[in-house]
Amino acid sequence: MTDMTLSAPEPRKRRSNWQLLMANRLAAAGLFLFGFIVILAVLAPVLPLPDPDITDQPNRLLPPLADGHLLGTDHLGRDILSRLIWGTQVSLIVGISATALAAIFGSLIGLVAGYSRGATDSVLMRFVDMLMAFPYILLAIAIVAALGPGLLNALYAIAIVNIPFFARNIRGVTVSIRNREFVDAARLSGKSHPAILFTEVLPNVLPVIVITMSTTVGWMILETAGLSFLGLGAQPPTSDLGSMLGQARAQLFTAPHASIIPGIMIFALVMSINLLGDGIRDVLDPRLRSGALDRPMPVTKIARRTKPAATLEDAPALVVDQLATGFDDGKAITPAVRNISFRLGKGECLGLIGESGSGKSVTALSLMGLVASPPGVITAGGVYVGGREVLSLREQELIGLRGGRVAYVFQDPLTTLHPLFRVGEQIAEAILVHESVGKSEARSRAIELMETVGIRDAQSRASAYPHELSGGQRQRIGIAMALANDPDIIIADEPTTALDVTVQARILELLQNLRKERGLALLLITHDFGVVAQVCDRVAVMKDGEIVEQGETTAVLRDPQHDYTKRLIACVPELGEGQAFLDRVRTLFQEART
Ligand SMILES: Nc1ncnc2c1ncn2[C@@H]1O[C@H](COP(=O)(O)OP(=O)(O)OP(=O)(O)O)[C@@H](O)[C@H]1O
Repeated sequence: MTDMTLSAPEPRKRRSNWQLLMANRLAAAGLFLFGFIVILAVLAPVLPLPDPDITDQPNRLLPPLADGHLLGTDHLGRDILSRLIWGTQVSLIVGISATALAAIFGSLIGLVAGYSRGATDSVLMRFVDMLMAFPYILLAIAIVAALGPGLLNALYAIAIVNIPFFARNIRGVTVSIRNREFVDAARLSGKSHPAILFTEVLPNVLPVIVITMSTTVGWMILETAGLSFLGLGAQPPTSDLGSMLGQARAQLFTAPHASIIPGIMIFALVMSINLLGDGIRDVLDPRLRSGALDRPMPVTKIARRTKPAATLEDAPALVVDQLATGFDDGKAITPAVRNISFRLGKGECLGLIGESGSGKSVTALSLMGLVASPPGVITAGGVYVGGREVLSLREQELIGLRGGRVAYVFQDPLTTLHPLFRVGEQIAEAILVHESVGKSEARSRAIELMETVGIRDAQSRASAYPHELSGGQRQRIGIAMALANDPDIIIADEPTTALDVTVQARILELLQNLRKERGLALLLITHDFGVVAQVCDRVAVMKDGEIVEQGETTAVLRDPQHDYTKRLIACVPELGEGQAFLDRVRTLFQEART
């Protein structure tokens, strides 16, 4: 585990996109190389270069460093350096123009198809599929053959064969955006379809277009060079890098420099653009920037400025001390929860309550280093299980505690249970991860656990797949898995939110009974004070990432100190209250606003 206690950093300063790009060494190298090549190409008219088209037969195929010809001459005695710089200019103009054309038409097709769906989508996409069904270089050759050889026609051909790439990408993004609430809201406000497409959808799709362009322009330069190499692109006297290569291939063995030099330039140009393109994509894509698409670390990254004491004397089952967790978006660590402290004894239930986004789940996941990292970072505090600070443990030790001494029950078991394995197998696997028992013993213990959590006919239900069970049964399976290794602490994150009230009552009762029978310490996360009142001995109220009030449930219910706690309590209706409940909530919220 990476506890960087000693070198714990100051919160990082926000870095601009430019600084992020420069921090990526490969992208920076790509940018400098590409910039250098572009400057050379742009300055071609003012550089002291000989005319690239003037032939000089007596001086043909001079090697590099020959007098007056730094890179030598070609088979017609033309200066290679001059032709290289002018040729690079042509290749860049054609490659970038083809990219722009493909991006404009491909994105337009993608936007219209993704937004309109139905017949328009089918027709446009089948046309795109047809283009994609041909090997692209053959298609490009066929298009140039039909239009006639020439640089402009090569440009059109390359643009056309790349249209499907943009169209498919942009259609996919548009489909995912077209049903979002802000688009619905624009529709309801009476905006026309073109207006929605260009003012609501396009701005959200634009970063994808830019990213796709930056990653494809290198390919297009290469493809243009390919057509020119075959004699279908640039026609004499104009030449681009591909045609220089094509003309020099006859002297590949007698004068290799004539082909190697344009070859190196094509390589440098395409590599620099690809490196830069990858860097731009990383900077623009928020998920890549925060590292969310990286392989997650097995334990949340820990960067605490001070290391807490390794042990606590006479500690209850769970002690959380001044815990703080944030999210690193690649620019800075944004705190999500801070100063979180509570204690939880054996057989006790602590309710962690707060509105959505107040930091309940982040707190719960931080306890066992389960916040996905990147981007999660634990920046301060300690977590003591049985008096031992667990965030300082070695990675394998902490992983061993998960599901062993500390178990989790999550909100929606359908997302946490594996859809392709039978539930009995999944409970047995939870046992086998921590104990070396035989498979049949694990299976019979799994069935016992299913009986413990009140699943009728456990023997046959063990062979069911998760989708064959009801929501309540699935949650019982989740609880059975949590109990598999006889834990000391169960952290239940909104275990009944996805269930109807009757099933919710039964699951809460089950948790209560298990707690009493097994002496479990239960941390129950919820946003419902009714649940807290029913189940918890003590309650901690969270707001904006901090615990604002904590105490015995009855005392907090009787005399809430914090306004926010009062509002939470007021939101619990009592049977028969009717209009009085609504009036009470309204008054409290008006008070809060003033
Ligand atoms: N991957 C993430 N990247 C950045 N911020 C995050 C991430 N996950 C959570 N957060 C932020 O952390 C804060 C706390 O979120 P958390 O999920 O703990 O809330 P919660 O109280 O459990 O809400 P809910 O009841 O809706 O589950 C929120 O502001 C959320 O935006």
